[in-house]
Amino acid sequence: MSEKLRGQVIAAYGRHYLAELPGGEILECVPRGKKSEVACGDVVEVERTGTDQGVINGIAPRSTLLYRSDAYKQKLIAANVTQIIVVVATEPSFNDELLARCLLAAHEQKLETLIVLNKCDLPQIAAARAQLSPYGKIGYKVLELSAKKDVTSLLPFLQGHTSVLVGQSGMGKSTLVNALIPAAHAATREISTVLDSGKHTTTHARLYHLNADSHLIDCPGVQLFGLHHLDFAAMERSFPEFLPYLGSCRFANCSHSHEPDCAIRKATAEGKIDERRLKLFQQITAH
Ligand SMILES: Nc1nc2c(ncn2[C@@H]2O[C@H](COP(=O)(O)OP(=O)(O)OP(=O)(O)O)[C@@H](O)[C@H]2O)c(=O)[nH]1
Ligand SMILES: [Zn+2]
Repeated sequence: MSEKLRGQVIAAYGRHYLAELPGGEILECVPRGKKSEVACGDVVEVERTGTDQGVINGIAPRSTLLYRSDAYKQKLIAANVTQIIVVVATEPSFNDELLARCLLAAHEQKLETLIVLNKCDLPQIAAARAQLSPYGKIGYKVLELSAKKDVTSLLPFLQGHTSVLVGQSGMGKSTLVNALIPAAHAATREISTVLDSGKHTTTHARLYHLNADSHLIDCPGVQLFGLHHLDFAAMERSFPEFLPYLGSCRFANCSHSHEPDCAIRKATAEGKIDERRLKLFQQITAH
């Protein structure tokens, strides 16, 4: 008779997953059925089918689910996380629309949010700081660091959280993870052995245990962050600086782009809302 177990998904490689059992044993699993809806961080019911293999029969209810979406499909990023850490860098310059989109997705799932500005050892820091200044003003935590030099300032923010690190490619996310988890390299090797190295080249996400209460999910760099699952009202409410003005526009269905007597545009003209943030809102809600 096959053994029924409960585990946590610590790696997602396409249709393959690694599920960690309470004792630390790792099984390579595939979900039963065609559709793969499992995310890194999921708690799953596993049925052992071999020494180090299993089948995922079910997913426990998730406390949170971070995902992106377009009109056709959803792309799961991480399940059961409590915090999102968006990594941006001084160089190459970062895409602030992508940052705003990550924050919107996080807000919808009520996640704690931290923005990390990496590569602060580089001279381009002034421009990046200026680009991020509106975020600090509206209450986002922004932490400046240099992943190559020292990451200890990040540790207190990680304690007690399951954090997911997201960012564009090239922002230094891998460098950050390797510095945070000296064992990350070793773990990657070990897992590659489990997965019969070479077969699974696309890593979708990995979960690392920092300590008993703190965990970190690293996922590949993103360039696009579709928010098809968020409606206009949800987006408005996720721009925290808009909140005092919502409901004050002349038209109840104001798009805050061209309508007369728009309270959001008025507040922007008065310097109470950052112009670039309004522009981002207009861009994101336009399609
Ligand atoms: N100067 C400086 N360079 C850094 C720092 N952190 C990372 N880098 C460099 O930035 C480049 C990108 O770093 P990665 O860690 O590979 O970036 P990534 O975001 O993981 O990128 P992908 O693997 O493409 O998703 C590398 O050349 C790193 O050496 C830093 O704190 N300072
Ligand atoms: Zn308006």
